[in-house]
Amino acid sequence: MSLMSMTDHDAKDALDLQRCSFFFDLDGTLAELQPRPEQVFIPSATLLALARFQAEGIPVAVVSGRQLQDIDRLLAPLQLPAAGVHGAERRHGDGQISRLAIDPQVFQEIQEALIAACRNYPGAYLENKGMAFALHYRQAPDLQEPLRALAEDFVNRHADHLMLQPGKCVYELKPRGASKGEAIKAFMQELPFLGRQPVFLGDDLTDEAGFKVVNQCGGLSIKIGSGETEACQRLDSVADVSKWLTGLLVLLDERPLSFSYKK
Ligand SMILES: O=P(O)(O)OC[C@H]1O[C@H](O[C@H]2O[C@H](CO)[C@@H](O)[C@H](O)[C@H]2O)[C@H](O)[C@@H](O)[C@@H]1O
Repeated sequence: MSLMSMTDHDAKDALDLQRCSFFFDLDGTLAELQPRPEQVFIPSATLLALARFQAEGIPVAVVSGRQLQDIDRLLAPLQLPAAGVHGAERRHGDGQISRLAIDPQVFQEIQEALIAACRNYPGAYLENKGMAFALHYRQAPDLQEPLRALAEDFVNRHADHLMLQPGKCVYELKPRGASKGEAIKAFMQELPFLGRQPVFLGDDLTDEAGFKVVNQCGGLSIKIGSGETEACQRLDSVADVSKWLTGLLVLLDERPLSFSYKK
């Protein structure tokens, strides 16, 4: 782990944009955390930078715990390759979507049981992602321990289908096999990501699997904020991510023009 802090100048000096592909976590990286998931937004400077990357043919993907439809809503009108639900669903570079196979009946039963169990915890917020569930306690910190116990109980009883994914003020029940590391690895085997140096920015425990994969590929892993991490570099905040991206755009603008005017 490196505690080195990186300025936008250092970052752009270190990267050859024409050889990189970029992977971004969403909450806590592209967007500030908010009291509730539906209050989140991505700053316009960040959206503009991502759109510019896409327009320049620099591969960019979002790798999030959110569902693809939610990622698309937050980036609209931009639509990027993306992994949702911690890698359980993925829109590839060619637009095709693949999902981990789940048993809808099992998930329906789990959903009904979770809704019933959450009635005992009025301050908790149950986010239903169809193939995964998030038990949020940001509005009720006292519920951390009871919700951890509840999540562990469900995961233990449905170990063939679910895995526990702790996060920031949340315990998530994600489909077994869902991993941001596996999602990034899969992107790296496909165009337009194939053969490029991966760069991954993330802030939370779910991102650590991605950092490991990116490190193994000789890429650049960047942790946002404090805390133990496998990432090799660090930025302090979501605002710094936005500034870092804007700094990279300067590199694009400095690139020599590849065409000439007719005389
Ligand atoms: O992988 P990410 O893109 O970072 O998504 C992780 C989870 O983010 C959301 O929850 C977190 O952000 C909320 C809004 O800022 C916050 O209120 C909550 O406490 C955080 O845990 C989202 O709701 C989850 O579905 C994502 O898995």
